[in-house]
Amino acid sequence: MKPILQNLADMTTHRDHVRLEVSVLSTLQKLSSVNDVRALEIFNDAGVPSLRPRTWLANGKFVSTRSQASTDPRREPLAHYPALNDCIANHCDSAMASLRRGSYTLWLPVWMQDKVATCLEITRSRPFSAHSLDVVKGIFQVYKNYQSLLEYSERDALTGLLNRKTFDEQFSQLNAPQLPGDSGLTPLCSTLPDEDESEPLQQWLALVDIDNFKQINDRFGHLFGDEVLILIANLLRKSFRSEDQIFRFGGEEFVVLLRSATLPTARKVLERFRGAVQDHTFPQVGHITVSIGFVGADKGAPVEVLGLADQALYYAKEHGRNQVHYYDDLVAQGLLQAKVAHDDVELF
Ligand SMILES: Nc1nc2c(ncn2[C@@H]2O[C@H](COP(=O)(O)OP(=O)(O)OP(=O)(O)O)[C@@H](O)[C@H]2O)c(=O)[nH]1
Repeated sequence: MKPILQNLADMTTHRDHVRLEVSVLSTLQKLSSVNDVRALEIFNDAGVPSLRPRTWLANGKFVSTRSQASTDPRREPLAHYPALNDCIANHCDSAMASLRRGSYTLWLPVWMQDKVATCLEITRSRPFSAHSLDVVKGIFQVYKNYQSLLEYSERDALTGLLNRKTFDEQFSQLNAPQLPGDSGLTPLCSTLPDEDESEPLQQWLALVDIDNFKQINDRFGHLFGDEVLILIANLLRKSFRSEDQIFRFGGEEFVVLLRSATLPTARKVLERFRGAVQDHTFPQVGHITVSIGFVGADKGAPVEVLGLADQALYYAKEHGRNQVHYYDDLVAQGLLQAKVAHDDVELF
């Protein structure tokens, strides 16, 4: 039992979801009769509930992929696994099935409120006894508790969006080399269905700032100001895809990282969000607007990319607000200088 306790202790040293996942899988894999362990990602593939392996064992080592679920060639409809499919449909804690002779599989979905995005899969050569189930579920509980603590520390308490600390950590990893063992799967299709195939896909960083927010606080009070922030966060969540990431930067500023989008798509979705805010009626407060500046996320170090997006945002603020501006357009039109000393850029 000692190695398992040691593994449990190791599990809680990780501050990163992928490493935590590898750690729980390697703990489970050490249990007797366990042949295979995987972490599955559960997602919607164009309306079809689907799964794909996210972390798995290959030649004695764990492999993890960061590629997008919707382009992963390993993805499968959830319906291929009827026991797991029923379990998720009925919000159950676990499911079991024998998929082959002499092979017994247990699935443990990780529920976060009423949603499941991850599921652990453990396959044994013998049926799961009551004792082995107790041990597996005990380890799983420690993992889940730790996972929710980690999740909590990554979020802003008011809006539930990812916080600034998480942005700093994740954005610096964006162009960093992949984790050891990361297979970096090549996407099956490199464009989304509605995208122009001649345009390259890339990541975009958008800075979103509520216009004249101080006036809202001053006129209606901080509680209404807070309510506006929560409603804007909800509109942000509704407006972008699940693989995009949305952060509250503090105050009335938000960052959206758009994953794998063409420039026309980035313009379209940001403009659509700006319009959604303009059309929304906020209780008591009425109508408000947002200004947005965006830029390619590969334009340099995080502080530089933020600085460029901030210049485009500042331009929108100075020229009437309620606008979306792309940094490169402003430079091409001679409306912004391409090179500004970084010390001169006012960053939040
Ligand atoms: N209610 C509420 N207000 C906040 C919070 N964080 C920051 N603020 C307020 O947000 C306001 C930001 O005001 P400014 O930076 O002057 O910007 P603005 O009024 O939006 O003006 P522009 O950005 O130029 O359109 C300040 O009054 C802050 O007190 C918060 O968590 N809740």
